[in-house]
Amino acid sequence: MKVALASDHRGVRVKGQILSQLEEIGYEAIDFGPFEDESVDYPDFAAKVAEAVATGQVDRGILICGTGVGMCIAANKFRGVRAATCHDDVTAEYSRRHNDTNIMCLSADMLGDRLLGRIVEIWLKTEFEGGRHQRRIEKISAIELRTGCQTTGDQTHEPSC
Ligand SMILES: O=C(CO)[C@H](O)[C@H](O)[C@H](O)COP(=O)(O)O
Repeated sequence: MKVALASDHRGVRVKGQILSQLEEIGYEAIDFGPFEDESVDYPDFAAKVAEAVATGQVDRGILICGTGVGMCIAANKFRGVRAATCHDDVTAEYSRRHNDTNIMCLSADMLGDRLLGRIVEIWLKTEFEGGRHQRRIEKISAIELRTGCQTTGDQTHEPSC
């Protein structure tokens, strides 16, 4: 599995920790930055990972900011992205089983390192259940078509829907 990672300034350390975890498991990880903890704007980095997922460059993405909320809002503007902020085992597991999430957003400020590691592992290993959940995913895709959501967009100023 190929996984893209990015953060804002609050998540740089945690991003490094998750990058090592992914490499230990044997996944291919692509780090979209930032590489220093100087203040940046989370939508710029959410867009890089969301676009990589939306266009099929990677299978999944992980985004880290202070709360995991801003990243999630921005990533979900891209067609085909199903991003969720996960704070615990249950949200990580069910976002995969029921929502087939392809991006997980995490809080660097509120979660401890061990919990973060466990959430990442659960989210990567849990399969989508399909069935009735597939029908609901298709309804989300239909909404994206109606609202004009795109898979690509200007990464600095104009997200695509
Ligand atoms: O996007 C967020 C909130 O949903 C993140 O927590 C950001 O990391 C945060 O807003 C950044 O704030 P800062 O005061 O500029 O560090």
